[in-house]
Amino acid sequence: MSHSRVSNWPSNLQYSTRPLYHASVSKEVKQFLQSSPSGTRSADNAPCRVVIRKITENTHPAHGQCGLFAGKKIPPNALILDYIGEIHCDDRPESDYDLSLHRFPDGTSVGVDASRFGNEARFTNDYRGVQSKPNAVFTDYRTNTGELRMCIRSRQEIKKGEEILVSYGKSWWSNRTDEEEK
Ligand SMILES: C[S@@+](CC[C@H](N)C(=O)[O-])C[C@H]1O[C@@H](n2cnc3c(N)ncnc32)[C@H](O)[C@@H]1O
Repeated sequence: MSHSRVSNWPSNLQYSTRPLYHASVSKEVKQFLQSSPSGTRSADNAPCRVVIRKITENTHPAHGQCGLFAGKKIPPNALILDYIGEIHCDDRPESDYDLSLHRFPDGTSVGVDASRFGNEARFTNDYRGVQSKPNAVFTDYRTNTGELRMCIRSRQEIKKGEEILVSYGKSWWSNRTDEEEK
C-alpha cells in the first residue's frame, strides 16, 4: 500500500507493510528471524481497521502529536496490527520508535525501529496520563511464513474511535527522565 492511501501518514516517512532488514543484521540472525526454529506458526491474522489522528485535546500528554485510534470495534485478544520498522542489531538510543524484538543468549539484541520507516503502529501512545490502564499490548509472534514480528494485540474490547494505548514499560520512561535530568 502506498502512504498516500493512509490518512494522516507524514509525507516525509516511508510507509510499508513489511519489515526492512538493516545491514547490522547478520545472515544467521536473519535466518532465525525469518523461519520459526520450533516450527510453530500462527494462523493467518487479519489486521484491524485503525486510524491515525492528530491529538487536539489539551489534557492529553501527547497533545499536538498523533495517536492511533480504532476505526471499527476491536474484539478482545485481537491482533490489531504488526509493528513494522527497520529490523536492526545496532544501538538506537535516540529513537523514540524503537522496540526490542529479540535478545540472544550471547547478548545480541534485535530491535524494530519505526523512526524513519513503518506503518500505523508507530503512532501508538502510552496509556500514562490518558487512561488508567492500557487496552492493548506489544507482543511478538510468528507469521504464517515463520517470520518473527512484533505486533499490537488488544487486551479488551476497544470501541470504534477509542485510542489504542499500550504500556511502553517503566524503564522506557525512566531512561527518558534520566536523560532529561542529566
Ligand atoms: C512511538 S511515539 C508515539 C507516536 C507519537 N505520538 C507521534 O505522533 O509520532 C512515542 C512518543 O509519543 C509521545 N507519547 C506517547 N505516549 C505518551 C504519553 N502517555 N505521555 C506523553 N507523551 C507520550 C512521546 O513523545 C514519545 O516519545
